[in-house]
Amino acid sequence: MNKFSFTKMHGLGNSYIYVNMFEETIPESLLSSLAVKVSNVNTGIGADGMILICPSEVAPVKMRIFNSDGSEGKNCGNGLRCVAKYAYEHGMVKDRSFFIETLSGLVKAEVTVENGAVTNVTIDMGKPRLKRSEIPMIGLDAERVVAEPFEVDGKQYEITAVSMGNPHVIFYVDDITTAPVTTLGPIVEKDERFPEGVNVEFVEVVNDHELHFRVWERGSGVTQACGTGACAAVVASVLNGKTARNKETVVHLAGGDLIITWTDEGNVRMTGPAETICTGVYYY
Ligand SMILES: N[C@@H](CCC[C@H](N)C(=O)O)C(=O)O
Repeated sequence: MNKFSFTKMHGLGNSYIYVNMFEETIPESLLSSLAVKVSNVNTGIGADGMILICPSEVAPVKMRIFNSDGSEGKNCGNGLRCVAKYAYEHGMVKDRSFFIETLSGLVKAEVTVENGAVTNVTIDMGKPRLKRSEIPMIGLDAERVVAEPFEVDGKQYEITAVSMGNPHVIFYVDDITTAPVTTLGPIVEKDERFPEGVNVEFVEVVNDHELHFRVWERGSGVTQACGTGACAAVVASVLNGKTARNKETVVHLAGGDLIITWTDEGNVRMTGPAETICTGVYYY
């Protein structure tokens, strides 16, 4: 029987099984099916997916993220904060500020340390990608997808689409408690206008620096939080004139709050917690 050691961590309830690939060897061909297996709450460990902490040629560590359906994502905001915590606490980095490689590029992490443990992490997520082709989305000629009419099953909606290295679509709602997360979410996730699928976010604007947020994640369904999604929601809200640019915005997710700023320089900064749940050995 094969096995690997793991650490289960979460950022605002968005939990993943983290595997240190500096120490473990898992064949590439098994990664997708293992992500499905470990994520299963009945027959596995239970999580929103699996994250690999890998060697990198351009940074101290590289993150790879697999959703609970086995698909590989290119970025994960909550995962980045947990990877930063793991890397710092395991002595993989010495400085409190360091780069992490993702499949969508390099990001910079800054950890806050209390009594030797990382409590909070700020990630400079880089610049949002706003061109339709960068989302990617098929549709109108307009270069950006901002407040664009979008029909689903004969019903008219308005969407804004943002890539944070992975695709997001934002729907504004009047009341977050009745947002159609589990009904509209899975339909839009697989809508053919998004050739790579899409993470679907519902946002209620509280004021110019505060949002309520719920998500249907591509490849994982409802999760307690989505870091890249919260960043996309803040960018979308600035583009729609609902929140202010270069101002800290509090995003209230099901699992807690993130503080996000789309700076005048163009980068998106996200601050929030990262926590370790347990460690163990998984047999397969
Ligand atoms: N939970 C994540 C995003 C994970 C990947 C996403 N489901 C995708 O397929 O793009 C986050 O915190 O950003």
